[in-house]
Amino acid sequence: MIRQQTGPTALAEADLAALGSAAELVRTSGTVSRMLRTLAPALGEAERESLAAWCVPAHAAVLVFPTAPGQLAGALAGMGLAASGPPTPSTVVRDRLRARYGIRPDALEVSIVRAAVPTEDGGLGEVEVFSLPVPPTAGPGPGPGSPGGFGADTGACLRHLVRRERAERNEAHVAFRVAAADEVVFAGLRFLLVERAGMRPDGGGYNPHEDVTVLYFRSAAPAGTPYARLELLMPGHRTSALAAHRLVERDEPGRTLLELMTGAWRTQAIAVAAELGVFDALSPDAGGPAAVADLAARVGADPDGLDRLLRYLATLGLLAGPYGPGADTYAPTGLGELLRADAPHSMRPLALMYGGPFYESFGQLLYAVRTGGDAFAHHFGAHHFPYFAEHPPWDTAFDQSMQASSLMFGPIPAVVDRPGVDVVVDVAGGNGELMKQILAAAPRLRGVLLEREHVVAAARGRLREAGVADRCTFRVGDFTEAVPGGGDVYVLSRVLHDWDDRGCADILRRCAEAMPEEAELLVVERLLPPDGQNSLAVAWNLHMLCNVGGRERTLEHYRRLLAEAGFDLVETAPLPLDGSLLRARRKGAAAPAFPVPSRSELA
Ligand SMILES: C[S@@+](CC[C@H](N)C(=O)[O-])C[C@H]1O[C@@H](n2cnc3c(N)ncnc32)[C@H](O)[C@@H]1O
Repeated sequence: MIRQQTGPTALAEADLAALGSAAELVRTSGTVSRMLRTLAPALGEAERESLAAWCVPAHAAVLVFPTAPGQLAGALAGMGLAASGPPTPSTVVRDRLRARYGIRPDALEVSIVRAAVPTEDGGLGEVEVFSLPVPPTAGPGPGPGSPGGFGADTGACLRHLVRRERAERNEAHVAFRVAAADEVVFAGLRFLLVERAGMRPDGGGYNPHEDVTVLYFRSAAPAGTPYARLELLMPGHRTSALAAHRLVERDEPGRTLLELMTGAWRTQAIAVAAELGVFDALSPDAGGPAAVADLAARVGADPDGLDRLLRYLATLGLLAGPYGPGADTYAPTGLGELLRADAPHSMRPLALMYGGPFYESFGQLLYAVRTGGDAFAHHFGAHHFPYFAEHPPWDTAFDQSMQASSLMFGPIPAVVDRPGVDVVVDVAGGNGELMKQILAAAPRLRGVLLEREHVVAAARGRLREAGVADRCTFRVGDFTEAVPGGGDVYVLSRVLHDWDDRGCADILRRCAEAMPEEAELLVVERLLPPDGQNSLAVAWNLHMLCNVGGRERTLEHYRRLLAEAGFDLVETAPLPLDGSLLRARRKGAAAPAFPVPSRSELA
């Protein structure tokens, strides 16, 4: 255990504690993976392990403020440690302090002392101590918010610096030494720390004395977190890693935050362009790329207002331009064309939903987060299914909007078109898109589609247009009351996420009651990753809370719900757009009624 020295000639207690905890961290934390658990909690287990595979702990560092010579050596000795050499100047920390507090560099004589620390596992770690001597305090300095600029009393500025640095621990860091001299490894490590752990590049440099390139990162943790900085020490002079690191650094956090905070503007700009039919008006049939005035006439908009909207959409990648003789011509990009009403899998109805009723209800997100309640119902006075049913234009837009993400269904027809399958029952089959795709791909199959009355009408129309309606029975009904029997495959596509666990249990129980012993249940959903991995499911989980009263779930959560309703989850396979196909059959059913295709057949 580390013994600390105290007394009037000793380091201040706060500095002793910081030094002691750095030595303790080095002594006990051992592996990079273990250290990352606290330093970068956003990283998943596998990501921590892959970082740890390339790095070893190098040191933990703190900044202390001795008021008399010998205090630091005394503090180290009190902990059973000794400096491994004479102090050397630290220009990096000095320059950072100067930039942070505007104090003259000659008043910031920061030096570095290193001391070896025996580790629990029999190895040897190191603490790195930055030391900034300050004169003994003579009364209270300025408060924590006051600037310590040039011209101000340097003593007062230093006291301010000490107070803030002790509270914020800006210079405390943990360093990892990269155990490979490989640019691909450096790029991968930087990617994990910046993109996955959410750390911010914070400078770097080459130290010719040690022939080491150092990249600095700051964690997203609040000020005062014990080790908010991380350093990667790479062997040699790594000019391309440094350049890439500095490039990302120029991405100012304030700017990033502004772009994030104004996300609602994007939603509205896209919805307004969709509403005006901007992308349709730029299609070849409508005259193709156009100058602003011409386009304003085509869509019935104010030229100046439209000009501003188009410029913004161009920065979002939805339009190419402005170009041409008047530098005011725009053309749709591939992304923008997805918003044309006649585009295959058009996302226009979805843009109208997200910029319309769901935009209004997202304004009540605070209510949803505070109470766990459905903000849509709170705002509109009814759950969205009955509300839309009473507001037909929105009901149609909702049904059409489900079509936008029907790319997810691509691999499913091949799964159900198997020997032993004759009848597919799509429970809450929506606008019939999935049933259409299944019946169109397999002329020998028949379908049953269960839906609410007005949705059935839309589905019938869609299947009729595709020439497959004669092989489908349309059933108006409520899946909480009964589900049609006699199917070989039952589908619940994007249904369970609309409901809480109790609602899901009711739906699954009705399916179980209706399904013949050997029938298979297919569930299509987005799975919430069990760790910090990104997926569309993460954002839609919030959408489900706010607008539907349901939730996205992890695979284990679905496995449990299925088990409680008497099903075994037998396989999962990925679908496009972060979707997953879950195949389940009754508990104890001897064998699948028909062959189960392999994952590669589904991918
Ligand atoms: C999110 S949509 C999914 C539609 C379709 N399965 C798909 O993946 O595109 C959910 C569907 O559940 C239907 N629904 C809601 N409550 C229902 C009920 N009680 N009985 C039958 N269908 C219902 C809605 O009409 C809606 O079409």
